[in-house]
This record gives sequence, structure tokens and C-alpha cells, in this order.
Amino acid sequence: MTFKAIVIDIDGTITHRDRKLSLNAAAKLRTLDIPVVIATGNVLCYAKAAAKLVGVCCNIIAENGGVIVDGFDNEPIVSDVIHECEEAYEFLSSEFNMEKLDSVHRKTEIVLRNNFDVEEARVILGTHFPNVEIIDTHFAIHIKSKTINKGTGLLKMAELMGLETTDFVAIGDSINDLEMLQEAGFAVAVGNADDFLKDIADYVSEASYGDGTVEALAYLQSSNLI
Ligand SMILES: O=C(O)COP(=O)(O)O
Ligand SMILES: [Mg+2]
Repeated sequence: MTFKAIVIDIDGTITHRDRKLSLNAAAKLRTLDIPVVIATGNVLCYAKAAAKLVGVCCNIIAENGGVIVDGFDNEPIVSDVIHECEEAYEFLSSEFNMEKLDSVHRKTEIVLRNNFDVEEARVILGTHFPNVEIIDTHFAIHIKSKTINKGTGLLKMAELMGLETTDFVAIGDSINDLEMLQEAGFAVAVGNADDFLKDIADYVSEASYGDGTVEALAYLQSSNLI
């Protein structure tokens, strides 16, 4: 079995802990001769710039699956889910002191600074907004629709690329990568990943952050899996 494409997270997977790009990971990704799809919780313009600079432009799953584009100049597909997230945010912000991040460019979810009691907010949200969830990626807090995630994004992207999701190797580090790793044909968790991600991964790298990605890609190449 040879996989036909890679889908890879940004923060914590091709970056260091401080979000600076891992030059080792970028260099390794550039050498691959199969398509590399960026899948991130970040907004599309950030992901596009990252993809261009890494050199894997430009099939992108942004906003945790809410925004998808296949090609730099193509019109993105944007899920119509922001209203329920806005309503949940309005409701919660009367109870908690919340600070929105990236709100100018974000189209499908709300991102917040991690300065409030997420667990308590989750309990309140659960009873009033059953279709909305709060996730913590260790880089930001997202109020998002339960109906979309990087896994549903991968399904759409695979269709756009004429592939199956099982043709992909998925690489990630955190809760927002879970469905994408479950959907892909081969799942990689980098060494810094959350334990529940490592538990479902087919390969867990010894190394962390970008060096973990380099290690995993070298393993896949030496095993003739890509
Ligand atoms: O947006 C986040 O919270 C994390 O971003 P990532 O999905 O690229 O790791
Ligand atoms: Mg990440």
C-alpha cells in the first residue's frame, strides 16, 4: 500500500512550541513528490501564507474544516455555521470575560484567548447549545460547530482531489486533529501530541514538533508507504 497524499496540521506539528516554523519540517515537506494539504485551526489567509512559504501550496483546510480551498486563487468553500457559534459566544460572554482573537478574518468559528474557565464554560454550553463545542488545541480555544472538523474537511478535500480519505497520511498533535487522523488511511502523532491522539495513531514519533514530522516522513519513505 502506497499512500497518495499527506494532510498535515500546522501548530505543534510543523512548528516549534512557540509557533515558529520548523525549518527542518518545511525542508522535508518540500522534497515530497506527492500533494501536501495543510489542515489547520487557523484562518485561511494565515494558512495560505504558511503553505506558500513552506512550499506546499495550496490545498488548504482552514478553521478546523470550516473553510476549504483547492488552489491559491480558487473561491473557498465556507460552511454556514458562524451564527450558532456567535450565539453561543454572546451567551457565554455574559458569564465569562472572553477575548476574541482573529475575528476579522474568521468565517466559521470563534477563537478566544485562554483566560477563562473552559471546563465551566463547556458545562454551560452543553445545556444550551448542544450543536456547539469548545475545544482547546493548546494554542487557542475554539467555539465551533460539532458538525465540522478537520475530518469532514478531509472528506471534502479528498473529493475535490479525486482521492479517497484513506489515500492520505494525516499528521497532527492535538484534539482538533482527531477526526482527521481517524479518517485518513495512516495516522501519525508527533511526540508532543496528546495521549488520546497517540493512542489512535499508526505511528508515534520519538521526536517532538517539526522534528517529529521529519522523523515520521522518513519512516514512511523508508517503509515505502509514500
Ligand atoms: O488554531 C489552533 O488552535 C491550532 O492550529 P493548528 O490546527 O494549526 O494546530
Ligand atoms: Mg496543531
